[in-house]
Amino acid sequence: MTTCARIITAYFSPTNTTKTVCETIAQELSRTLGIPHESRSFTLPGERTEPLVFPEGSLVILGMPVYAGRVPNFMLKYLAQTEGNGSMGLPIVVYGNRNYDDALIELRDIMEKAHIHTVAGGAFIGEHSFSRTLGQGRPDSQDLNKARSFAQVVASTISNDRYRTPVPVKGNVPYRPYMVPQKADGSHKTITKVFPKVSDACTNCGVCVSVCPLGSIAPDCHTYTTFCVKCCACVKACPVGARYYDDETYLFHKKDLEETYARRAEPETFI
Ligand SMILES: Cc1cc2nc3c(=O)[nH]c(=O)nc-3n(C[C@H](O)[C@H](O)[C@H](O)COP(=O)(O)O)c2cc1C
Repeated sequence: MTTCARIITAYFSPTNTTKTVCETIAQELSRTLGIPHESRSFTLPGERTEPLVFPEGSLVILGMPVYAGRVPNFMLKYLAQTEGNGSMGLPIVVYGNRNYDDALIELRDIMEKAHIHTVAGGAFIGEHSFSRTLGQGRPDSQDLNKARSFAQVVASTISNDRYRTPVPVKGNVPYRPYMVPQKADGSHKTITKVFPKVSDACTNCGVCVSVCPLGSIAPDCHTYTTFCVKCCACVKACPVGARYYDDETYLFHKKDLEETYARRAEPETFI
């Protein structure tokens, strides 16, 4: 019978949906297996000064949002330094009701390279970063119940040594290229150089500065020191709704996603 000493959840989660899913899975696993659980965010720059290192005997839940159908590319260098010391692990991706494409298999492979033996994985749904209507309010109670049921099956699979590793998950290898937004005329255009605008409603409270995962917003709340990944943490956290995107390609892409992917996607889990 396999035993784990502790559960460690580590996540990158600018708008907190990945955090909610991972912590729900971890709490249920901790309750079912009767082992302690600790959480570690690596969302903010100050939380990434050291690489992720998990002690031997851990059960690691690694959570990432899906960006452009993949693991966010600006996080790859940091994730590549991870060391799992032969722990077991679950790759968990959270996506905005469109598709997770190759993100789950990519995260699984990152964990395996870090010496984490993946035993189960899942793709869950969170409100889309760009939108307040696409996947609105998700993960909701149905999603979180599915996350708990998944945790119970994982616990029993681990306890009975019935897992396969690396866990087989959905996705293509080689991974498909990052999805590029489409414009109204059907052509594709990247939005890498797009930054949020700030309206006169801004009170310079600094909330946006504190939530930016790139540390990109200067203390004046108006200027930028590096690039913007469009995670929308600042847009969604601004207490007065002062931050917004007005780029034409961004707005068309957002509307297109909201219209095309209005149906309810459901979590998928793999053991
Ligand atoms: C740059 C960017 C690209 C995204 N690409 C996808 C995607 O390909 N498919 C999808 O369904 N959601 C996509 N999303 C939405 C996020 O995956 C989703 O909102 C997720 O719940 C955000 O996680 P967080 O709350 O932990 O930040 C994207 C979000 C951003 C910021």
